[in-house]
Amino acid sequence: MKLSINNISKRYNKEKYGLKDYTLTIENGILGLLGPNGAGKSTLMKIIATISQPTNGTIELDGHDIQKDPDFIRKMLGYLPQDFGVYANLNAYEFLEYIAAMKGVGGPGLRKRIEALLEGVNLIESARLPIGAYSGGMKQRIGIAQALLNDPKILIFDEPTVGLDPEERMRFRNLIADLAQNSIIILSSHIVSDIETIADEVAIMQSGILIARGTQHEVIKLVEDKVFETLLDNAELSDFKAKNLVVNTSRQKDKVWVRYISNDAASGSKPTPASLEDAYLFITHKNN
Ligand SMILES: Nc1ncnc2c1ncn2[C@@H]1O[C@H](COP(=O)(O)OP(=O)(O)OP(=O)(O)O)[C@@H](O)[C@H]1O
Repeated sequence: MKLSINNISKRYNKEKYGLKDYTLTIENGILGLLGPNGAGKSTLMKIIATISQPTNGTIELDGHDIQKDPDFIRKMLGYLPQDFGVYANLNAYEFLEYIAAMKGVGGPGLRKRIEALLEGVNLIESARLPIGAYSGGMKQRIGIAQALLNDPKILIFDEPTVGLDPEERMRFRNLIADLAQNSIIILSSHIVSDIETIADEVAIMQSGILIARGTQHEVIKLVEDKVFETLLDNAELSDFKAKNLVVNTSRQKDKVWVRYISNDAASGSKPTPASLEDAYLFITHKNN
């Protein structure tokens, strides 16, 4: 499958753009949308999910214009919105049966499918509790389950890992990894570590604009040979920060260890392998 986003803009009001002339082609696999708060990730996801209209541009799924024919994508869509609301009085079975009815999913296999999904998101033991009694992470997981209910070929998860502990994050990764062979999976986050263990490719956006895109390896390459570590006196730190892009520090008695990105290493520094987080900070800083 191929989803082509062609020169999409979303203008919310006179001076506020959610997206500006955004172009991206997405094929099967897991794409991580990374960007700071307000970058336009939710705006893009809502437009792909056809619950918001762009001001300009088109989106095509395998050549079908999804604004002209929204049902074409809706039929194969699973969507977890950022502000996912649940029905507090329903238990997990009742909630998923309700969503299934809304999506037109039914048949004798439905109960089995719901149980398999509840196993998949590790909620089977709490499935008879009202969702109102769930923790934030459990609500997020029931949200993930409802997005998967109709066996979607396009999956859009807006900040799916919010509230998930490392074990649940791994479970989420495993749950979607198999689907990624035959589906387009798009997930967003502003936290690099949430994406880096999950996504095959990343698209970094800022202020409504796509600023980098590629496999994690390709994006990391943008800062290869630019990441260094050094040990400074505490008193030197603020001056050093003013001149360099410092990505991490840690106090060590009277010294401070500093990880930074620069074209030229300060004396006494040693080069260190770059990470996706380094690349993200470098790219978003450069475009600020
Ligand atoms: N309904 C709206 N009316 C006006 N401006 C909006 C509206 N929705 C979003 N925006 C603005 O559009 C920009 C992009 O917002 P969006 O929610 O898409 O970003 P995001 O990357 O998802 O951010 P976050 O990580 O905080 O969820 C922001 O500046 C936001 O304030």
